[in-house]
Amino acid sequence: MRAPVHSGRLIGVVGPSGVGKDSVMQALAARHEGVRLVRRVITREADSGGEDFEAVSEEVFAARARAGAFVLHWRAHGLRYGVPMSVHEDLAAGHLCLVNLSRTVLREAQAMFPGFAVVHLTAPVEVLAERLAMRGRESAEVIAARLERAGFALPGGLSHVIRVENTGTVNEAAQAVWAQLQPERVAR
Ligand SMILES: Nc1ncnc2c1ncn2[C@@H]1O[C@H](COP(=O)(O)OP(=O)(O)O)[C@@H](O)[C@H]1O
Ligand SMILES: O=P(O)(O)OC[C@H]1O[C@H](OP(=O)(O)OP(=O)(O)O)[C@H](O)[C@@H]1O
Repeated sequence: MRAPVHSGRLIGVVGPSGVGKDSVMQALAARHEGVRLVRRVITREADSGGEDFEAVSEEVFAARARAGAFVLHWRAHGLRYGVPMSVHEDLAAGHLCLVNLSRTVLREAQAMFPGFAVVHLTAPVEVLAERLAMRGRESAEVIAARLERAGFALPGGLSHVIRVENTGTVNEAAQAVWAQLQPERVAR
């Protein structure tokens, strides 16, 4: 399917669990007008805390996926995640849309969204373990399983990758991301 024409830009934020994807995305949206956070649809309990997402059952998710309600969807950590079609409206309105993605869907996203860029956040695994324990959303067993995925590399063939280490403050990481996005935005 041909993607609609947009004046905005989609940015996929990736990196291991606990690296600070949601925190950095929130900092960027709070500081910069025109930045929108994509609200994902997830088969996770509604009161899990963390990001703002739409909680749905497995059945509802499967029905929506069949009906073509998602631009991208994937499975990870025993959950299903979907990016709703409404992202096209925000892009058409000219917004810079940030979405927390799986590393497994980046090539698909790049093929679908002109100007797509990847923000890859990194941190040493000891830092990830500490942050996940502090976040307190997952059990020790689930945290261990998430840390197993921490070493996964990005796929090849991505045109724009901005890599930032999130080991200082959240605001420092957000600033580093923004600084690297600016020249690319101007150049487009
Ligand atoms: N730069 C940072 N310094 C200290 N704590 C951080 C930093 N970035 C994120 N955190 C904390 O680490 C935990 C995981 O962050 P989160 O944004 O949920 O990561 P992700 O979405 O990548 O799993 C949260 O408790 C968050 O407050
Ligand atoms: O394939 P990967 O690149 O390893 O990513 C797997 C999943 O991890 C993240 O989920 P989620 O936001 O639920 O978890 P997190 O906040 O702990 O990273 C990310 O959004 C993907 O859905």
